[in-house]
Amino acid sequence: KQHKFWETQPVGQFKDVGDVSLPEGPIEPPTPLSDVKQEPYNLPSPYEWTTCDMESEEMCTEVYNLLKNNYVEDDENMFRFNYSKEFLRWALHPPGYYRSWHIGVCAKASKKLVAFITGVPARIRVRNEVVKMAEINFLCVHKKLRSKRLAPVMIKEVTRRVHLENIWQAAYTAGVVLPTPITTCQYWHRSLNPKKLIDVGFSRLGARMTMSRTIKLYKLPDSPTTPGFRKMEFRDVPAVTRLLRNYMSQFVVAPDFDENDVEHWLLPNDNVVDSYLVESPENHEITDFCSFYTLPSSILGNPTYSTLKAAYSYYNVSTKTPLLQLMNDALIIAKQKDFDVFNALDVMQNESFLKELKFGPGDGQLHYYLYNYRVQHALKPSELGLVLL
Ligand SMILES: CCCCCCCCCCCCCC(=O)CSCCNC(=O)CCNC(=O)[C@H](O)C(C)(C)COP(=O)(O)OP(=O)(O)OC[C@H]1O[C@@H](n2cnc3c(N)ncnc32)[C@H](O)[C@@H]1OP(=O)(O)O
Ligand SMILES: CCOC(=O)c1cnc2ccc(OC)cc2c1SCCC#N
Repeated sequence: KQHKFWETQPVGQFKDVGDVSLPEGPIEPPTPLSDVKQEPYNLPSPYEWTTCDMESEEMCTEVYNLLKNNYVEDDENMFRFNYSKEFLRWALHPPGYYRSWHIGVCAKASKKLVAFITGVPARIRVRNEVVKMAEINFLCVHKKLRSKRLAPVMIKEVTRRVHLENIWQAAYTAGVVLPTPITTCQYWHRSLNPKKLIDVGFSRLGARMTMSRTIKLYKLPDSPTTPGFRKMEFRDVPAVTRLLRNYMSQFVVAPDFDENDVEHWLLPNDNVVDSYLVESPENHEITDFCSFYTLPSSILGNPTYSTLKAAYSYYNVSTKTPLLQLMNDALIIAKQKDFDVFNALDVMQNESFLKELKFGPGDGQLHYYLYNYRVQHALKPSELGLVLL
């Protein structure tokens, strides 16, 4: 397969896979800032760049609608991600964010937003190196402007703006295979509302199974079972940061979260992210943590249902409570909050609970990528400690 754009980029190339003479680490050295292209890349004449201020209700709504109508769909076009406006503001405003990395493309005539790409700064550890990176996400070209090679221009432009901030690496995921994944993960789904998932055609009644038998199969207790299980609060940030940093050190690639990052990414935020912890009733020590984010999807072409309410496993830490029990409590909370499905990737130690908690494997894969950073051998999903939104 010819990758006319990606073959020009400092990423692991397919031809280099297995070449042990190539060292792990940056592929190209940083450029002197004076040599970084000062002006934006050229767009086709009907279009112009715009910087999207997500704090502006009007601009945030434009971005929301572009993604709602043109962002990622599954292979059977059953679902399309429908990130909420509050989710987008959360995802794009972490500590130290750059507004200039929230890049839109507008049609000059209509002023309509027709494309979008974003970056946010993150410190990512790869083995023992903590690297300043940009996490790239929300790449979207309007359906009517596809296959015009707009994406490479947008990628080059966000790269240029990241370089201007003296950052030379990036992390991103995609459902498509590009040069070259550092690992490939599988989605798993745990039905919470099996009747709805069957009605929309995602799930099918098992052989010799009735609907009532299926509902009973996925039934969960009304409340969490672990003593000391409670919602995370601001006062827990230092303890959760310690717990998380310790636990994440076991993975080859993981975010290097400090207290400011934990406060932003993991404090409960209505309809965006939920986080719970276990505070030991004896000595009030915080021993475990679990979290999931809210990402609804539009259900395409279904007369009865318009939206799928999906929870996505985020960061979980188990030191005293078995991970199986901790995640079962997360499922119970998600069901209480009326989610239809709880999704998880087979990253970190997730494989240890997926089958036992009645997750089923999805047919979609998620490939993880680093830009301008070579990883010697592809990782196993269980070596990956990074969840991108
Ligand atoms: C140091 C800082 C560095 C920062 C930058 C790091 C890198 C960040 C990279 C971005 C990370 C984003 C992560 C992210 O957002 C999460 S993955 C979600 C991507 N978005 C969607 O799937 C939404 C629906 N699809 C679309 O909007 C379009 O199909 C898109 C815009 C995807 C492509 O628009 P199009 O009209 O369909 O296609 P052309 O314009 O004609 O361009 C074709 C070229 O684009 C390559 N392509 C296709 N899909 C891609 C994808 N998902 N990543 C990267 N490259 C992708 C493709 O291989 C080909 O190149 P090749 O000829 O070499 O094969
Ligand atoms: C019911 C299980 O499937 C999903 O939750 C779902 C929802 N919306 C999507 C939108 C775009 C999409 O494009 C790949 C997939 C989905 C999926 S399956 C993969 C995500 C997970 N877990």
